[in-house]
Amino acid sequence: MASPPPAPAPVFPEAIAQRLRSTRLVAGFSTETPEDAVATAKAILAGGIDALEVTLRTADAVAGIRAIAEELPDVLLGVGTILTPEQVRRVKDAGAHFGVSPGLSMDVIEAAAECGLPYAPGIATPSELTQAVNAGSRLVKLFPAANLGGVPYLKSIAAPFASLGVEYFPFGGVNRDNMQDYLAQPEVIAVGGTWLAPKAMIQNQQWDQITEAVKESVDALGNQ
Ligand SMILES: O=C(O)C(=O)C[C@H](O)[C@H](O)COP(=O)(O)O
Repeated sequence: MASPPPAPAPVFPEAIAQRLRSTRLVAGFSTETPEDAVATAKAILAGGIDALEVTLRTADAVAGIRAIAEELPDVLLGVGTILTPEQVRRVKDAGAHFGVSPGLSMDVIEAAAECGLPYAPGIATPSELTQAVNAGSRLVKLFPAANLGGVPYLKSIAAPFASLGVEYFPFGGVNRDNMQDYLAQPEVIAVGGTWLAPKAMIQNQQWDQITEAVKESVDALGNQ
């Protein structure tokens, strides 16, 4: 019997990696309605960040992703909290440009490769990182970055994998005070988090405050 064809290799296109490298900050948020999703995305854009990570933590998340893709086609639309292969297909169909997960799943990596969604799995340990690189990933989400030990942990885990050219997207506990420490590491492509568009501001529809919070971090980075 013929053996099954090999699974397609994961791809994270250089054009998207390059956009992450130049924006450096990715605003993560969860949203309850498509209207709030679009308003949050607009507020973030107005503050000077054009890369998002919309989590799949809420019931209407996919509708929100679809609404952002339709209304703001130029924004770099990332999706987080991808836990299942089915979610990969749904967010790709909704217009996501890339996906990330809190953890590592070969089924999710394969689904992303099959449907052509640029994808970075989540890793927290050297063993998970080994599995990710052996599945072909060269960009991983380090999660939850701060609780794992922050920059010292990132340096320790990255050292043995340096020759493979692995890049990292730290998320979880990153904030305005520590973002520059992560971004100073050459293997960090960008950082992300919810400090840029805090949940309470979204719930209270404080769009101007979100724009201000984003501006503060963008300015702090510019003044480095
Ligand atoms: O659901 C996922 O896939 C996530 O990992 C979500 C976000 O990346 C973290 O919630 C960000 O963490 P904070 O910036 O500390 O709030």
